[in-house]
Amino acid sequence: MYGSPLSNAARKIMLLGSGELGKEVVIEAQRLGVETIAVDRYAGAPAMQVAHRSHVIDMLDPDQLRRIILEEKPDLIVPEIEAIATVALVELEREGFKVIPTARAARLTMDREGIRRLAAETLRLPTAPYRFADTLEELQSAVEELGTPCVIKPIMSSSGKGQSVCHSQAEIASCWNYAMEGGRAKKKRVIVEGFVNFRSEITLLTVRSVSGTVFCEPIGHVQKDGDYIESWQPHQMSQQDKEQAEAIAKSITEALGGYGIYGVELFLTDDGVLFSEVSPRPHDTGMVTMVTQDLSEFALHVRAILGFPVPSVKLLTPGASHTLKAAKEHRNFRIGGFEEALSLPNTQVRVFGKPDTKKGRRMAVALSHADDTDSARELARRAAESLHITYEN
Ligand SMILES: Nc1ncnc2c1ncn2[C@@H]1O[C@H](COP(=O)(O)OP(=O)(O)OP(=O)(O)O)[C@@H](O)[C@H]1O
Ligand SMILES: NCC(=O)N[C@@H]1O[C@H](COP(=O)([O-])[O-])[C@@H](O)[C@H]1O
Ligand SMILES: [Mg+2]
Repeated sequence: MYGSPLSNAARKIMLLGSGELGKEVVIEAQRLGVETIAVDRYAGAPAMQVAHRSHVIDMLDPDQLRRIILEEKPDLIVPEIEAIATVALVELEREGFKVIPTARAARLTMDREGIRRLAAETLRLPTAPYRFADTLEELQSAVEELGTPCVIKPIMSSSGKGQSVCHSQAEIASCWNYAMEGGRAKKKRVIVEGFVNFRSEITLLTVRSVSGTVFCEPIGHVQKDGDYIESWQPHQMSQQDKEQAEAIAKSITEALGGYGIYGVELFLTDDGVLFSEVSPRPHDTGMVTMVTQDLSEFALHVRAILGFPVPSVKLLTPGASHTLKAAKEHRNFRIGGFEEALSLPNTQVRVFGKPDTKKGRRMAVALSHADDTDSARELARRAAESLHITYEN
């Protein structure tokens, strides 16, 4: 039971991170009459454009984070990105605030070390072999132990930022420098992972709610330079792989606890399913659910975090998503090609409305559905390729 947004009895959620995923969370929350507050490091972020109000702060600064939360007193604090001062969230949770799914889950998934150690060492889930390194020298010995090729990532980054594949000893220093530039926090630590020759990779969206745990159909995806380019649902996999994937997802989401949607990232290999990482929030590859499911991943997240039932999720049709990325940094740009993209059947476009471009920054996504995933992928690809960004002076 709650009142209207902006009234004394309103139910208020505060998003920490206001990108394209948060924008859809805000829209779904507003459909249920919830008051929404969007926070991010820059003004005009996508979710800010649809929320009731917004704040610009350095979310990695615990004092700024605490100040804004005490000022707004939200009923739910909803992390939307990893890079947040999660120490502040742990304290605020102790003081009675509700963090989604839990402050501990936000803290563990904020850096790759926390979640990897929980998955591989505590829960004994299968993962790629890994090492951590704080200096170039430590990285050299880690690469020697794991062998090449291996993947080097800052422990705090997302969407592939600072991530590279190291093919030989000669590349170690440049991988180290790349990771130092791409990491979001001041920490210098990196994770080195053995390169997994996977057949395919999937995201298994897993919803934890008052109704228990529900799995969405697996989402297959293709990544380039550590960032997603296209995704489709359902991804065809053997019954055995599916059962193993669900067992891994159940184990890691149970260990993290709380309510909400989780994006469990898994590699499908000839030797079984490997855990890669997990987002305790909607997943970028899951944007496809906006055209495939009765409830999108955003609608599911909002229902679950509000404490409402999620008895089931239905896949209505096969579908696919394909991203539009910017080629360079620019402030003055236009996106065009809608007429061509939208002339394709069963196709929609979401433009995020980000105020500026950066090289590789995701600006929009094309979504298509069809009778089978191959046809849906083809439609979404053609739609995304019809869209284009022009840069003006
Ligand atoms: N050990 C590995 N072996 C082979 N490929 C890998 C490995 N680790 C990561 N990758 C590839 O890089 C992609 C991105 O890696 P990862 O998910 O760890 O990065 P990320 O920055 O957290 O990305 P996101 O925020 O988009 O989830 C993976 O989806 C996979 O395609
Ligand atoms: N893989 C995580 C992911 O896709 N996160 C999404 O990207 C936004 C940041 O985009 P930006 O870097 O373009 O500002 C985040 O706010 C979130 O919506
Ligand atoms: Mg990932």
